Amino acid sequence: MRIGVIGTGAIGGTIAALLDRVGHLVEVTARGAQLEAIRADGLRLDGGWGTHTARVAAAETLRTGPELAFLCTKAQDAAAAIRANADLLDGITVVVVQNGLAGLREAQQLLPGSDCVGALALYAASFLSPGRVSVTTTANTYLGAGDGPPPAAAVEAARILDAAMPAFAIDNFTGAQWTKLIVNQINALPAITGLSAQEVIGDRRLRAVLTASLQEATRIGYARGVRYGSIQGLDDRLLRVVARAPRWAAQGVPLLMRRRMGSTPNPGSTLQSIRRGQLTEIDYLNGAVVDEARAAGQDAPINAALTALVHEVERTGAFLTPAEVAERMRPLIS
Ligand SMILES: NC(=O)C1=CN([C@@H]2O[C@H](COP(=O)(O)OP(=O)(O)OC[C@H]3O[C@@H](n4cnc5c(N)ncnc54)[C@H](OP(=O)(O)O)[C@@H]3O)[C@@H](O)[C@H]2O)C=CC1
Ligand SMILES: CC(C)(CO)C(=O)C(=O)O
Repeated sequence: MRIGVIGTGAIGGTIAALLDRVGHLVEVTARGAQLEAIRADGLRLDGGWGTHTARVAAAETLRTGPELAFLCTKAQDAAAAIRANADLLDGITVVVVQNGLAGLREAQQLLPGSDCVGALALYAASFLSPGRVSVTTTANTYLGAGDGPPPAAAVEAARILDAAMPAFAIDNFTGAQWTKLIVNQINALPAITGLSAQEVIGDRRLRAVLTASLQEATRIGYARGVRYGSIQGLDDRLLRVVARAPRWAAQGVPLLMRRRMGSTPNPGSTLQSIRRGQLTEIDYLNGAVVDEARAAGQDAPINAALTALVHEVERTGAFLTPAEVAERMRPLIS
């Protein structure tokens, strides 16, 4: 099958390489040094799903009409990437692989003639250097749309992807997006401190901040009437308990997340942007919680403070120590 992958970073690179490995005709979009490296040496994948070098066609935009496409940019770049490829995306299934709440909705608005479905990647991948991507944790991908059963396009896209990596179509995709937003509470603190997700969770002070922000985000979801989807060992019933639990009990969630991540250091996708000197996706992660809180007539001060700290590091390039983070967050963490 002819498959296009737009945005060949950590996630797009993993998807493109694995779809190539199972025999699809994969075409990717990339830019600058990444484009040069893929053209010269192929797309090189290693880590949890093995090693593979994919010799794929690469250009700044798609050149041939794919039958299926994956959009794998960060949230803030998605609209520009869709517009640049809109002609060739019209009429086909476009799988939007993105964290946050906005990606699928935005793609549906920009591509009214396409079947847009969402995908939640629960595995973790790192962009190592131009042309090189590594899978640090293996896990499922979940596809769907809306709060009912998955549309036929999601079922078919999951079937195709599942031959390359574990993928499933799910009910209540909107609820699962919210559960993933709770999991992505882990992204901010690595971006603020430069530490891996595992190191953040291992630090008692940072784990307290993470637990408090995660509980705040969970409560905002309930204030918005969310029915959380069941992924990563988290579901609506458990999160209802977590939202109101004392912090010492709720910290079981970050500890569970660390166990699932395994021991290969995971910087998270937000710290990876910082390390490359790029703007982060934080307005679509903790920032989305702040927006949802506002829509519910509430505040989310912990998520707002973490969003501001990530923007501070984007501006200054200087990471904070765990002690500095604890001090800055102390007024909000009772
Ligand atoms: N990495 C991970 O472990 C996980 C990531 N995710 C989510 O997956 C999504 C992708 O993340 P990730 O792969 O880490 O991000 P990366 O930053 O590694 O990759 C994004 C890619 O998109 C490219 N891009 C940016 N703007 C455009 C554009 N206008 N047109 C075409 N390509 C563009 C970037 O190129 P350039 O560098 O040239 O700007 C980059 O190669 C995010 O929503 C993230 O939250 C979800 C689960 C795990
Ligand atoms: C869950 C996590 C942290 C896995 O890497 C992720 O989704 C991300 O990096 O954006």
